[in-house]
Amino acid sequence: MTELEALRQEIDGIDARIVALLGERFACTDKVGHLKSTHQLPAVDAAREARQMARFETLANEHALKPELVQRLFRLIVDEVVDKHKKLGAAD
Ligand SMILES: O=C(O)C(=O)C[C@]1(C(=O)O)C=C[C@@H](O)C=C1
Repeated sequence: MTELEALRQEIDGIDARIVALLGERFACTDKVGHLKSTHQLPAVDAAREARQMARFETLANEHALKPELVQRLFRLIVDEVVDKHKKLGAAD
């Protein structure tokens, strides 16, 4: 196996783990969506999101990543979560 092939195999393994973790995260946020729907809570919690975004900046810096990249990725994920919460019946 060439070095390139070996690295691509490593990347494929990492990607599979990222997707599995994303599935785990959505399973967890779906439970939050059901709770929000049951208790008529708003889909969005802006204060929680602000704390998360600050934490992503710290985590990104710890892993030598650009904070804006990590925050953009999570913005995409959290926006999808909010859409799902609303479909489950959480308040606007
Ligand atoms: O913690 C919540 O209240 C959630 O609904 C989860 C979550 C997230 O995906 O982390 C999604 C939407 C909220 O605005 C904040 C956070």
